[in-house]
Amino acid sequence: MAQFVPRQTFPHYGAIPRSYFLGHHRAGLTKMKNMLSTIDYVVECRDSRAPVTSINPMFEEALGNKRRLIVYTKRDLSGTPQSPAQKLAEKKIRSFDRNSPTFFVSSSSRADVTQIVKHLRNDAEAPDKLVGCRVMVVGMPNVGKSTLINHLRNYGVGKAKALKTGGQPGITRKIGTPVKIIERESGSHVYVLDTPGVFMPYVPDAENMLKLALCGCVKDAVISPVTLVDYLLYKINLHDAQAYQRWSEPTNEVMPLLEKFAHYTGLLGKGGVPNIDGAALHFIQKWRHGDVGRFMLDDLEEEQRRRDDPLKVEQMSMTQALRAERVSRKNRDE
Ligand SMILES: Nc1nc2c(ncn2[C@@H]2O[C@H](COP(=O)(O)OP(=O)(O)OP(=O)(O)O)[C@@H](O)[C@H]2O)c(=O)[nH]1
Repeated sequence: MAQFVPRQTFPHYGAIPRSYFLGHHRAGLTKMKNMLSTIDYVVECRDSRAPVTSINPMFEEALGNKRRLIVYTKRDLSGTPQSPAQKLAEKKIRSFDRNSPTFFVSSSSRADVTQIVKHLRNDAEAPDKLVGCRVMVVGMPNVGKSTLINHLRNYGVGKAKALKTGGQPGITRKIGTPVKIIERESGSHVYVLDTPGVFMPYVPDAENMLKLALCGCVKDAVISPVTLVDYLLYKINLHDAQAYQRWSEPTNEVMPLLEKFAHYTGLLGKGGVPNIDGAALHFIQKWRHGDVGRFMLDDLEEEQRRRDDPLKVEQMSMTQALRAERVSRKNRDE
């Protein structure tokens, strides 16, 4: 049998929407900026599966130079936990931002979360503040902010879950009330505030939009699930084309894969016709649960090359991004 050759490029970036900047994202960001003077520390969450793409430049601009730490969430889904490859990738990611303490966290790992509690206990000071130290947790939608806060609270002060979490973006719509995660003898306890996930006004690169949608930062209805699985298949094949062998031999064709997957999983409509959209959504869920390979969507070497090229590192400012979003909305409406 001929050897399987995965696609080296993805051909279908054409009509992918590039924005998902909702009213509560804009309002949330404005509120965060206005509250900044009452905040001592910022925890910025990013997704380990898209460690570069899930950086929201809006936070850089909005939150200025507040003392900050970076948490890469969903570590369990970005590679084989504790494998040499994952350790190497994490080292590389750390090297991208040497100014902020950086943590990689799987919510199910007590050791991962406890490291952050320890760090905050020592680092998050609030000298002379009667209200204690206030830490604001920010990040893209669905990146795992509320889950992290629940675990910080559980491991920090032994209390049960305080915040609602869920598999779709937008569960948290407003800045929450402070949740105590660390008690200090001085009385200056550490409190964290949950914030609504904020997407960026405009994503210049369509591939990045696909990555963010796969990670769940965008509601599943925004981009066709078949396009998402097609892109995911392209990525899976580059990583390990055996990852879906339960349902199909290696393939670059999304439709036959989804048809087989629909038959195996019983996602059939009238007359036994495969429910392709349903199968696509289910396939994406399987990947989000780590059942079709665990790997990063971002290419860290490519990011290193980009960072080494001063012409490419320029980021869109908030104003430029908002303008691009308006133009793209106008073009869509016409
Ligand atoms: N596998 C895995 N899943 C996680 C992890 N952290 C969070 N999740 C899941 O990710 C989903 C989103 O988590 P949330 O904590 O609700 O995310 P959020 O950032 O608060 O979302 P918004 O309300 O949109 O701001 C949930 O289904 C969590 O169970 C993790 O470390 N590993």
